[in-house]
Amino acid sequence: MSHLPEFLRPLILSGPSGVGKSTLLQRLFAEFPDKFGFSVSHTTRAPRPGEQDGKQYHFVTREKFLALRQEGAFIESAEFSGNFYGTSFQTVREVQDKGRRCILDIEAQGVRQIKATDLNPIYCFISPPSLTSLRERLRARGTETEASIQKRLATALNEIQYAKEPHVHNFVIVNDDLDRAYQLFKQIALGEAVSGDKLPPLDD
Ligand SMILES: Nc1ncnc2c1ncn2[C@@H]1O[C@H](COP(=O)(O)OP(=O)(O)OP(=O)(O)O)[C@@H](O)[C@H]1O
Repeated sequence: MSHLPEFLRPLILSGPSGVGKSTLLQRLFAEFPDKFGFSVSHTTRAPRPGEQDGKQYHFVTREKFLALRQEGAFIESAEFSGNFYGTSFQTVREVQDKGRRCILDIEAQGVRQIKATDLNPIYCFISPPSLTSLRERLRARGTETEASIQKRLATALNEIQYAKEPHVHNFVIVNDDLDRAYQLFKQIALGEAVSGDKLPPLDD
């Protein structure tokens, strides 16, 4: 997988919950419906109403998941609230076989695991302008309880700590103004030569 044309190298998007990853991705997929593909993860959690196998997730049993993991099928995997989640090499290949660039939304632990593989992606970190703005966005989204917001903020600190280590990410995008952040994200996704933003101090 390491000799792909630059545009087909997978693009790993990471950043704290609520920073705007889904918002940026939705815009990109809407503007370029044929250029990009999102990797469909495997999970052992039960499908929610309306979810289809192979679309939002590949839904598998615990036994099947563990067997796949044993075989080395996953680029990265993790357990959250009692369920396993993983990204398989196969799903990334399926996107690439269609001539599309595969975009993966991965949390910090997964990024560490991917660094140990030969996937050879581009790493892009989406940063909030400040921790205060991240807290406000999570509240304004209205999808989380206060306890869940606190949990996400604690995890956000880990994401940010990791992003501060040298050479973890190829690009940083500060999602301050959404239109500005999207323009930069689009250029990076299209493989254009840009330098990206600087990581803010994020110590507020
Ligand atoms: N630049 C911005 N300025 C203000 N609000 C924004 C900006 N970008 C995104 N938002 C809003 O912030 C909230 C969180 O965004 P989004 O759901 O895309 O985050 P996420 O990183 O995908 O989170 P998760 O990892 O939890 O899915 C949404 O309500 C979104 O509309």
